[in-house]
Amino acid sequence: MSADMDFRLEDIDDAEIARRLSIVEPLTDSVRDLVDAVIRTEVDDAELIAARTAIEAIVTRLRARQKDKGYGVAFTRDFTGMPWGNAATGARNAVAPPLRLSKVDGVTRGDVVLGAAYEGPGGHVHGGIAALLLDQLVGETAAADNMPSFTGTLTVRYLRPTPLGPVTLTGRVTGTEGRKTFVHGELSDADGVTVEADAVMIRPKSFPSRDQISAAITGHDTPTADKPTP
Ligand SMILES: CCCCCCCCCCCCCCCC(=O)SCCNC(=O)CCNC(=O)[C@H](O)C(C)(C)COP(=O)(O)OP(=O)(O)OC[C@H]1O[C@@H](n2cnc3c(N)ncnc32)[C@H](O)[C@@H]1OP(=O)(O)O
Repeated sequence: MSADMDFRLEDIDDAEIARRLSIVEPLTDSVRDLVDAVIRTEVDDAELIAARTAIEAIVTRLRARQKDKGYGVAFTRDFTGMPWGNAATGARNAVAPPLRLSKVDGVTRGDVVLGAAYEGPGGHVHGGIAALLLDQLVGETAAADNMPSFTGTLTVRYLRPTPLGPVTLTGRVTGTEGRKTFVHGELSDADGVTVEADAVMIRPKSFPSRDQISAAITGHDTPTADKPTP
């Protein structure tokens, strides 16, 4: 990796994380609802123009204070990550469906409903969205001890069109070789697998260690992705 990773400390506890999520998740849900409503509404032009004016006023209010770039990944002192801008899972990102994954007995699994915002072929899931969700799946499947691997190669096979609606993702590690982890992932509807993926996930040789990230976010060092991992 050549670019610096955007790590920062949020010196808060689990109760404060829960409090913040209780504010931002409903906001993000409302924005998702807005996106869906804009796609599917059949109101007349005057209503569409009035809606735009109202939305622009909200955007102006939110832009009163903004971060310079993306949300980045914040950590607590005990290394709880808050990747709230993540495109697939982010609690603050209305683009994210959002996908919520958990690992049980070596299998990563998540259920998500893909609505009108994720359409490609009429009534069906966009291939890029399937790849996005599978990329996140293989990333979380390969991640160990909260330290990520990066996707080196993601090979996606579209077996049949995925209808919009509920889908399930499952992933498992199929092997490891040095810094490489091989992962197989599947996206399924009620009738079975629609898209499958195989990934080569790589723990970069230059990624900072967990100790280096901890030191960086607590102000004892400068975070950089260019430091060799011990
Ligand atoms: C701290 C924060 C915690 C956060 C919370 C944790 C929760 C965790 C959830 C995260 C979930 C994220 C899920 C999204 C996952 C993405 O989307 S990641 C973003 C997309 N991917 C990228 O941007 C990667 C860009 N590429 C790179 O950074 C670098 O090229 C790579 C892939 C890290 C490799 O760099 P490198 O370490 O310098 O690799 P290098 O030493 O040349 O090669 C090592 C080995 O890998 C092989 N290799 C190299 N490149 C490739 C490749 N592209 N394909 C296949 N094999 C390759 C080499 O042949 C070599 O193999 P061996 O000779 O050892 O057999």
